[in-house]
Amino acid sequence: MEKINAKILSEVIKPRPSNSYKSKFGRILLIGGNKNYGGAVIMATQGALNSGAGLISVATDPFNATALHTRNPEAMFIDWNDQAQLSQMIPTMDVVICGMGLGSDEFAKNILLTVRDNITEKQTLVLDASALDLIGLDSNLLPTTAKALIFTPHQMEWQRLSKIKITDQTNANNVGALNKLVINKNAYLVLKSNQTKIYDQHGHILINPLGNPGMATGGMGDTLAGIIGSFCGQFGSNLKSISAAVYLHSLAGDQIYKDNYLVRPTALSALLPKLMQKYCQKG
Ligand SMILES: NC(=O)C1=CN([C@@H]2O[C@H](COP(=O)(O)OP(=O)(O)OC[C@H]3O[C@@H](n4cnc5c(N)ncnc54)[C@H](OP(=O)(O)O)[C@@H]3O)[C@@H](O)[C@H]2O)[C@@H](O)CC1
Ligand SMILES: Nc1ncnc2c1ncn2[C@@H]1O[C@H](COP(=O)(O)OP(=O)(O)O)[C@@H](O)[C@H]1O
Ligand SMILES: [Mg+2]
Repeated sequence: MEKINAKILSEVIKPRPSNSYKSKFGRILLIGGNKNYGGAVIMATQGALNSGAGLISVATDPFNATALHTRNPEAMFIDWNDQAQLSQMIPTMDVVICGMGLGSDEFAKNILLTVRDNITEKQTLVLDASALDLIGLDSNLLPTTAKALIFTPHQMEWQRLSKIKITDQTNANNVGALNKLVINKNAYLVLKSNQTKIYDQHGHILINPLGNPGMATGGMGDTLAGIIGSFCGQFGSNLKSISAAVYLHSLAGDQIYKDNYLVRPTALSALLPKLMQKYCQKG
């Protein structure tokens, strides 16, 4: 097991060539936010946007459209009731991030089915929050065709999905469960806690030494899901990009925590562009 350090940021975050344009940095689709949990998908959008995603679309309940655009006018809105539009869009994306505030009702299940049935081997899929719980209840909802699959549970979500009790979530058990969940695929597990670990299917494990209790605030994981998707869209869907995203998220959290009792997810997102410029590989 390897401890992540700041070097990973300069290895992963690349300076942008002068002839860059937006679609070079990932077409990202976020799916989530029912009437009660709109904030979850908005915070994930902020994480993705502030960590450099080139083009962002958000499929959510129309109830959230005004709030989404008030906070992030850069993002495009899709009414998630329009399943035909959603089905059409998914295969045109680089990354789909699904689950933040999705909820657990029949409608949420149908959204996940639409994702499962339209994702292709060209998209990276990040699954968070409610999406993980729904798959835990019905494994048929798990998409099998994605280019890469990234699971981002907290410990209880991982318990529900893997059926491994929190006290039994050892490295060996977690790698075993990841391989049982997804066979012969490019799958990753980001198991979030005060010491988040990132696993691949081959038993490589990275541990994040940063982070703080000020980050125990609703929306902190939603923000991370956005950053992970954004990094995959820009820097590739692999263990290193995912781990750099986890590290950057905690680095920003630690910077705020130095002189603040708590870390608001929205404040963390606001710090990301400066930190990325500071650590980006120069020359
Ligand atoms: N602003 C918004 O719209 C927001 C909306 N959100 C949306 O809400 C939905 C539900 O997601 P959720 O994470 O809030 O609830 P759930 O999955 O039931 O987990 C809590 C249970 O797990 C337990 N637990 C044990 N270990 C743990 C650990 N390390 N980290 C965390 N929990 C741990 C914990 O233990 P206990 O409190 O009982 O001690 C409790 O029993 C989902 O769609 C999400 O996206 C949120 O993103 C917040 C902002
Ligand atoms: N005590 C802590 N130390 C370090 N990181 C923490 C701590 N508490 C929470 N975090 C981080 O905050 C995030 C919480 O994720 P999650 O529980 O999914 O939040 P939410 O669903 O409310 O957005 C994870 O990235 C986790 O590592
Ligand atoms: Mg969460």
